Amino acid sequence: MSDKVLKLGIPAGSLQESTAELFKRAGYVIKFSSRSYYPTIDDDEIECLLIRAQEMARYVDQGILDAGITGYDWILETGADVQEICELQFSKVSRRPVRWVLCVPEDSPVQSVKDLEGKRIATEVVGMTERYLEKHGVTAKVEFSWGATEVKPPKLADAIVEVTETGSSLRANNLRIVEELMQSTTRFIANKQAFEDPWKREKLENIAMMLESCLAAEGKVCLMMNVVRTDLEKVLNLLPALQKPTVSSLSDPDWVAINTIMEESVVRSIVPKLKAAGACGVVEYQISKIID
Ligand SMILES: Nc1ncnc2c1ncn2[C@@H]1O[C@H](COP(=O)(O)OP(=O)(O)OP(=O)(O)O)[C@@H](O)[C@H]1O
Ligand SMILES: O=P(O)(O)OC[C@H]1O[C@H](OP(=O)(O)OP(=O)(O)O)[C@H](O)[C@@H]1O
Ligand SMILES: [Mg+2]
Repeated sequence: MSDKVLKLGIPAGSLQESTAELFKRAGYVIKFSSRSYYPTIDDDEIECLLIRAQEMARYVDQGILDAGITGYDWILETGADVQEICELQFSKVSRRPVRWVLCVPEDSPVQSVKDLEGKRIATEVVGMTERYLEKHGVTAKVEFSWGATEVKPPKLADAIVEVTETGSSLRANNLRIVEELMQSTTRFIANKQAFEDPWKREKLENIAMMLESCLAAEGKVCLMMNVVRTDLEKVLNLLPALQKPTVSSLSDPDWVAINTIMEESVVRSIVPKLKAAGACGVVEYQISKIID
């Protein structure tokens, strides 16, 4: 076995499954077994450790892990001094950032943070909440919550600061958003010293490139078509701007092939126009990675 090993933190909890799924598409198979905090990965040079997202940045900062995946929210909240390798735009179920929001019961009279003077606020992010109150000149009691925070108002708290993605937990608990404190996305982070090690840095940058390339390809497809040279300009003008289509010659010198990438959502409106402009043999195919 190689003495070169990268210690990688995989986030337990909300990001666990989506992280493993993204790694799988990037070419790394991570397997979890119940009760074990050491997931396996099909790369002898990587050692995985399952760690709570809240603690990831701290362990990366301390060098117990060389790198890890966690939310920007917890990097800020823990004040950890880590190197961000890249942003990875994925959450538990969607590709949207999560939002940390101040919420009250639907029927609460509270309309803004200013109405919380002297009130009790329950949250997992005490630091972020206290800084927000201070910024708005409000003095309130911020109580740390271990989770299941949505059930606390109105009996155990007047308001909460909680993370939301789809909003279903807030709706299920009859909570109304008053204000948004911040948005957060997932980040790939490294220990600063580990990032200075050439072998680790190259390994980390390669993993980051593969992960990013999978996210970049989402929602996009490749379109291939043939066209007579005289119609080429007309067809190219219909293709989305910012793309640089590949134009290659065919065995028949009067014809060329065009290959281009576009958002899957625009295909249905573009294809009929391409056809009318002379494109034929149009083929759409799925792509799994885009490396710029
Ligand atoms: N739908 C989501 N709900 C909660 N957190 C999410 C979601 N999507 C992404 N995240 C991110 O995941 C991290 C939350 O992970 P955390 O360690 O708090 O675990 P958890 O999923 O809440 O686990 P637990 O079930 O133990 O509370 C945060 O960085 C957060 O921004
Ligand atoms: O807006 P939504 O899509 O509903 O997602 C947000 C919910 O998911 C998380 O709960 P988690 O499962 O971590 O439970 P917890 O409250 O015990 O942390 C988070 O704390 C919210 O409750
Ligand atoms: Mg949670």
